[in-house]
Amino acid sequence: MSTEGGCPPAVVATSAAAARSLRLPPPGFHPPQPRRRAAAIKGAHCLPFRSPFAKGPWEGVRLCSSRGGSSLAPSRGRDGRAPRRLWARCTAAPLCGGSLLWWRDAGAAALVMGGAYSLVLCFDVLTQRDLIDPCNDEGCMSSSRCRNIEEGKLKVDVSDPPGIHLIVKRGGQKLSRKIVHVLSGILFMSSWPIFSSSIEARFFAALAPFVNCLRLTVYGLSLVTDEGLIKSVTREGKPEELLRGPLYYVLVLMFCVLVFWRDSPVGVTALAMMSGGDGIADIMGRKFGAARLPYNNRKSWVGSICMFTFGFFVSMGMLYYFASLGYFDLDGLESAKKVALISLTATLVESLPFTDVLDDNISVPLSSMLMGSLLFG
Ligand SMILES: Nc1ccn([C@@H]2O[C@H](COP(=O)(O)OP(=O)(O)OP(=O)(O)O)[C@@H](O)[C@H]2O)c(=O)n1
Ligand SMILES: C/C(=C\CO)CCC[C@H](C)CCC[C@H](C)CCCC(C)C
Repeated sequence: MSTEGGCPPAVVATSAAAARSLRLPPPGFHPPQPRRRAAAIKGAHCLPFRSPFAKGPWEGVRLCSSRGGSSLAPSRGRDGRAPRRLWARCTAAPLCGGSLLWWRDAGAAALVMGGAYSLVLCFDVLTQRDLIDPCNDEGCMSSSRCRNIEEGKLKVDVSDPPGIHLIVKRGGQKLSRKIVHVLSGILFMSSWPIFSSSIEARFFAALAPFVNCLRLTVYGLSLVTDEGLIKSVTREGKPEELLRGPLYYVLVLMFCVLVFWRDSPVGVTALAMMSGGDGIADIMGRKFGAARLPYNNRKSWVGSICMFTFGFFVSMGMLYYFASLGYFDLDGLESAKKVALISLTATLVESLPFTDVLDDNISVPLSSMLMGSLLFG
């Protein structure tokens, strides 16, 4: 934990003799401090510090000037003054603010990891309770019908979407997978403000994608099995699928959080394109994408239009969210033009027939990051 620039270390008089030699008041002696003096001490030790990484909404309410200093405003008594014990502890111990931040970041990381686990679990339960239907590229069928066919109680007939028997056989759950794809990125970004403004915060935030990365690797290599995870995030119910799209996805989350964090629009737009844009393009394209693109039979006009539109609006929404919390400045129309260009680039890249060579979860964020770095600098 960093304590640079923190409050000066407390000199503790351990005995009356030591106190005398240091010309300090004896232990236990607390001379009354006039308000102006208290304010001067406060000014000397605890000027609000502006770290190059700290752009949070809590800027300027910090007690101590360390990067790892407390970001909590002191709770005030009825007379409007900060309680002396808390204040004394903070000015006396350079580590106290840092450890407060550490606990806050550790709590936030635990909350996000819990959220990630619950999200996947929730979609597993929804699929099992027939609330999300299994789909393939040609359509969807009700989960209960799917299960009856799977259990041999019913047979696939002509009214079922073509090729649905493959889905039934392999337990494909494309819709739940795509909803998890859309929500993970958006909810993950939305959680960033709960982390502190210390420089270590991004590493705590990266814990959730890191843990999920390990989880996907362990289950993808079939070292352990977790049917819920496999059903919620794979296309055909095969464990090795976890090592492709989902693994790339969490690696991109980790990369963006560590490299760009919430201080830069570049990472935010790249994640919005990957989660919002690409995810919704897929859902809508499968449902309404009869008219295919002339140069790629696997992608449709509807899918690409949705990719552009949702990529744009999700990015703008996330940018406004972070700008309104004070992480960066946003100049309305200029930013909208830049985001439109990024969306267009990501949409074009996503529509190219390269999916088999380079997964969309890599090509879309990568092209958005390149374009974003050029435009946002
Ligand atoms: N611009 C787009 C993107 C996707 N789709 C629809 O979404 C499906 C999945 O697209 P894609 O992500 O490229 O396929 P895969 O990578 O094979 O699927 P997944 O993302 O589920 O791994 C396509 O078959 C298509 O029906 C579309 O119509 N238009
Ligand atoms: C199905 C996916 C990609 C395929 O294109 C996405 C897989 C998602 C992961 C298994 C779960 C990722 C969770 C995030 C790291 C954190 C989400 C936090 C939030 C608060 C819910």
